Amino acid sequence: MKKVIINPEKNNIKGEIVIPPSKSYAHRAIICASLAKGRSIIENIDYSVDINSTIEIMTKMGAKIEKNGSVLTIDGTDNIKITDIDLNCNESGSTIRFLIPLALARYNRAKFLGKGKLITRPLDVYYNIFEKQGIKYETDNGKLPLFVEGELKPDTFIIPGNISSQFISGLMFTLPLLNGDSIIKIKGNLESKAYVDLTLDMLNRFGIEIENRDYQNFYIKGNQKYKAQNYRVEGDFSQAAFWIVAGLIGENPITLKGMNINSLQGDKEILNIAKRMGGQLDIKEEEIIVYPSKTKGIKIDVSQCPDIGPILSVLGSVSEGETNIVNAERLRIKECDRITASVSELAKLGANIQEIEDSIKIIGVERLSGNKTDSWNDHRIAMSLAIASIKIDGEIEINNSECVKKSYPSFWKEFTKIGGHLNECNVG
Ligand SMILES: O=C(O)C1=C[C@@H](OP(=O)(O)O)[C@@H](O)[C@H](O)C1
Ligand SMILES: C=C(OP(=O)(O)O)C(=O)O
Repeated sequence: MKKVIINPEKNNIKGEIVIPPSKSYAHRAIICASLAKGRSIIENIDYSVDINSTIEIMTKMGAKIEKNGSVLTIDGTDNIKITDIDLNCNESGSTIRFLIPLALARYNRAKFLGKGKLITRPLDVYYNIFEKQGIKYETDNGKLPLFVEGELKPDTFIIPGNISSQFISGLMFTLPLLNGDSIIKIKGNLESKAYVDLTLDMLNRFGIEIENRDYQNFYIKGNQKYKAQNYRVEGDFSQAAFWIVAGLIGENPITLKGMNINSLQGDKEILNIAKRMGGQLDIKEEEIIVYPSKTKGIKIDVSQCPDIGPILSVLGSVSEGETNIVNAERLRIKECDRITASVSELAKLGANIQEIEDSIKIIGVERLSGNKTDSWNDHRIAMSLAIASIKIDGEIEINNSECVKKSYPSFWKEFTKIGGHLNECNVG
């Protein structure tokens, strides 16, 4: 088991940080480029385990992908053919949910493998489609691996809006390739809506048209073709959120580089939340400067920005008064149950925090205290605890801390570079 021990007394966190590329945009760009006949150059790729999983599977589906530093040269295919049926998604929900429909864009057999929590993360939305369309599938009692055989047909797909937007994105990549028109109808309210925007944005860049009627009905013509495109991935607001909170609760300003302030990413909401809590930020075209601030508790709805839930729990824990993080239900079906994990680990550090149904209620305290904690094998919990160290008296141990490689492999290196003090680190 790999762990880090942070000695906050020796932390001196300040200065500049270049934010890594958006994982969500990178998945989408790699998929679209892989489906476009011809060559696309995708710049600014960070090889996290999630992104490597998508690259490997797109290669097995027939794309030629060459890595050159952070640049990918992708020679795509308009004729998906699975060359090796074992498709390992590791722990990436995006990868599995984006690529299951794609594997069935023409008659195919595939076996989707996964690890950790991904084995049990919900896929029923797809199983319902398979049953309706007579696509053969087999699971291990509802768990991965998932074996599928068949071909997806154009249809009207009725998809719940509150489980995962990744099913909607997955269908959006595939339906334009089918031999006929389709409709996606959303049942109930669409959560994580901005992720659908990211999908529509990337599809549009690669020449695919989808008509969006109020996020309730999406009309998708069949027989469309992806067109090769060059693209540079912008900075990741979900990762930026960690450094924004570090700047707010720390003693020195932090400057974030590499962000697009006009981004469609839903986690850009961190900027509004920080300001609503009294945070001082200087938001410029090419950088965001975050100043140490006396923040105050507020009510935060995370239904549209679930990935920043854990780091907002840290911010709430050391903000004055009461913070309520509400509509957090989908946080339970990520890499771990992020409601229970955030509450349990922050409580170990002396936070006044509790789980109330699908919300987190926090009464802020001035400072936290050191203890042994665990990441629950969840990158966002590990990184949140690292940032919490800024307000901790005594040492904090974070077990299972290598899990950051799922989305941010250089996190511990960056943490040290910006002034975090690791007493012990066997993460590499
Ligand atoms: O489409 C995407 O890139 C993502 C969608 C979100 O999932 P849900 O739609 O399941 O909330 C988010 O939590 C995940 O990290 C990335
Ligand atoms: C939940 C996440 O990703 P995914 O759903 O792709 O596994 C995440 O990165 O926090």
